[in-house]
Amino acid sequence: MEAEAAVDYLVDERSKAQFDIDAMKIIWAGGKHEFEVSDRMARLVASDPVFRKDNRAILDRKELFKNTLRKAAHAWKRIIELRLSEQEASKLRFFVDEPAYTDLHWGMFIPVIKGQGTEEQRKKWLPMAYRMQIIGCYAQTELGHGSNVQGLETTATFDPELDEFVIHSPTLTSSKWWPGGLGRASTHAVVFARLITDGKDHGINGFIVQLRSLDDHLPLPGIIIGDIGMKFGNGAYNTMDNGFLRFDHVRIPRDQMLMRVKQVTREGKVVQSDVPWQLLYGTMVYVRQTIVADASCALSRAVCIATRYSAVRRQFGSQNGHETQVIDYRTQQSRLFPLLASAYAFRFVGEWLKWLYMDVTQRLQARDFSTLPEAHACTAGLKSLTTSVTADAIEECRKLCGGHGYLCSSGLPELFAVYVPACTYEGDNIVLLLQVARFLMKTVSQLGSGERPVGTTTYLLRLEHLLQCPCDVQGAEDWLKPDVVVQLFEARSARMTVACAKSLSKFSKPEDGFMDLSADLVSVATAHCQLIVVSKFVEKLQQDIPGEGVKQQLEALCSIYALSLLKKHLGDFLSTSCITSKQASLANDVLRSLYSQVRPNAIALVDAFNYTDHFLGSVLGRYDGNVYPKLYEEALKDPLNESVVPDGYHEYLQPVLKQRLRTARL
Ligand SMILES: CCCCCCCC(=O)SCCNC(=O)CCNC(=O)[C@H](O)C(C)(C)COP(=O)(O)OP(=O)(O)OC[C@H]1O[C@@H](n2cnc3c(N)ncnc32)[C@H](O)[C@@H]1OP(=O)(O)O
Ligand SMILES: Cc1cc2nc3c(=O)[nH]c(=O)nc-3n(C[C@H](O)[C@H](O)[C@H](O)COP(=O)(O)OP(=O)(O)OC[C@H]3O[C@@H](n4cnc5c(N)ncnc54)[C@H](O)[C@@H]3O)c2cc1C
Repeated sequence: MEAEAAVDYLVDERSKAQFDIDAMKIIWAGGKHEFEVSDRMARLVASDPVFRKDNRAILDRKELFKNTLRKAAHAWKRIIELRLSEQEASKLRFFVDEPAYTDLHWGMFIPVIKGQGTEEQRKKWLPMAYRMQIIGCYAQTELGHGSNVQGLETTATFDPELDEFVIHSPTLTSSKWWPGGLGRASTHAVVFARLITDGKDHGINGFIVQLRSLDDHLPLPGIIIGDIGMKFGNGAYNTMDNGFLRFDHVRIPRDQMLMRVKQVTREGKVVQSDVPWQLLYGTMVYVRQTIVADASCALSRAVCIATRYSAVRRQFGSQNGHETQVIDYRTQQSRLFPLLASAYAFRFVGEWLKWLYMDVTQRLQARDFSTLPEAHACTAGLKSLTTSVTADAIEECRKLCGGHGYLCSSGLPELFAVYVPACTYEGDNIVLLLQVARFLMKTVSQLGSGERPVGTTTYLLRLEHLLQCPCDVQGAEDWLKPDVVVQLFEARSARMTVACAKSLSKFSKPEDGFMDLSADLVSVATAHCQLIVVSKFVEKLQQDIPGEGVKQQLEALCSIYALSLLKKHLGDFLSTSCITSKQASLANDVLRSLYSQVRPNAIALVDAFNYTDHFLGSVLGRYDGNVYPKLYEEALKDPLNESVVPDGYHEYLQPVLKQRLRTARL
């Protein structure tokens, strides 16, 4: 984005670009306005010393957390002073780039009240939350149950005499465990608990519970609360106060039960409203959609670092009197460019998913609940697919950077440590893929019954055709035809779905079949989700794409995305007879030529992400490519280098060395 040093070691690379990079930046950002906001907020954060983040790995937990509180408070101050819009504020927090209690406050606490509260409850709680007069978190997971939400044990028992609920943790395993922001910062939580009235269990519901005093932040009576301890990696996610929470008969007024889905009357009668009960899971649909958008950010960040460094780094061989840039090795390209293509693919599928979420929200408001199951399947499946790929990709980028990738100053270890829990939180990725498989099995079983598949499953209407259609590839160039590729992914997914449905039908109890075939069901769900990503990329390219050469670059990336998936999952495509081995070999030839096409554009394609050096936080990914002197500078900043002779020398090194001397003399 901006050159910090006078020399730009990547200037030659940039001059090779065959497309309009400014136009690509706008495509990546999702529009001119989005680009302008994002660019302005990134610069604002980068230029503010309070948002410094290069010392996170060496701070102890208490300092780290206090520093996070300081940054969050400073961010809030800037938001107020500059009168930032919601969009600007959220971008500012994004570029601060530090997991904090505010993520849960804005990302889950507010959305759950919006989605599951009544109009009255929204009017009462949201203004306080928007002004941050209260700080909230989302307390669902317990020590004993996370995935199995229906298995939660915390109870909310209605007391008709006092018109209150009594929130209680009856067992050790019912302790809330994991909620972000709970450990130290939150004053309130939406707590998911079993609704009990008149001795009867009515299942799970959300309740707004105050946890700490608004005067001195002390826990309220009956609340036992704290942080669950250090997590993976130094710095990293340890800026977040994931917490534990137990209730000892804590009383809340009846109107603090979120009552959009179920209501409890003054007499203690439970009334189910006419919205589907699954809306209780609605906040998770919302958050999963945002996680897909975040995946493209984390992936593009890692890819940006690995691509720039691969152009700077030279090993072996000779290129105009220099050693070869490692980016010119085919092996490096075949590992890196599919990840670059995935970053763009996830960006576009994320955009589409945001649209789908908005569409389902509008329909729900109009009391049309028909697309909710599809929205659940798409958000669950794409959350799973994109986070798993991104987590693996960050580690691959570390390896692509060789030894230096393992240094904290590469930015990759911390990015990995912060990112990997995305495969678990907001739904374990395997559990979520099983939800997609369940949806697909249901869709196929209903095909003859007049229920028409909708949205992303519409292709199943052409089942007869897809089960026997040959792949239309005669020559290598056919692999560049989007309709050929999309039909191939549809055929693979349809054939795997039908095969699994047939195997399931052999079980007398469907639950037994689901247990026994669960690994196959996960593969089916993955195939379906990959089809969605490929087809949304293709659809994006059918839109008007302004800017010289931009469309051609995106077409090349789209083909790389699809064909590298084909290569990776060749077993699926061959075993379902979707392609022949000759066609597979042609696809491989095409991939090689696509890598050559992308090579001169690689640096410009990562520049289009428009990341500041502050946001990247990586010596290897610096915009100017001035890697080696900066690696030294970073090394010299390490506390171990503060003195020439290390602390501990006199106590522990010298005696050992002297003893060795005596032994040698003996
Ligand atoms: C700000 C960003 C930071 C993020 C920090 C992370 C925060 C968190 O982690 S918060 C905690 C997140 N927790 C989870 O995601 C838990 C994952 N588990 C679940 O979602 C569920 O319990 C689940 C789906 C696995 C099982 O649900 P359960 O009701 O037991 O069973 P199941 O029978 O499969 O589902 C019942 C019905 O609900 C539907 N359903 C399930 N989930 C949803 C949903 N989210 N939306 C709509 N429908 C849904 C199913 O499709 C099924 O429908 P049908 O009966 O018509 O087929
Ligand atoms: C960093 C982080 C932040 C979090 N923040 C929050 C928060 O703010 N609020 C909150 O409420 N929660 C939060 N969580 C909790 C998180 O949502 C849960 O950890 C997550 O939903 C997974 O549930 P679990 O831990 O019970 O995993 P488990 O379900 O115990 O998973 C363990 C293993 O069992 C497998 N498994 C489980 N069920 C099945 C099945 N049916 N079929 C096949 N395999 C299965 C899984 O694939 C996994 O391999 C957070 C977690 C983390 C790591």
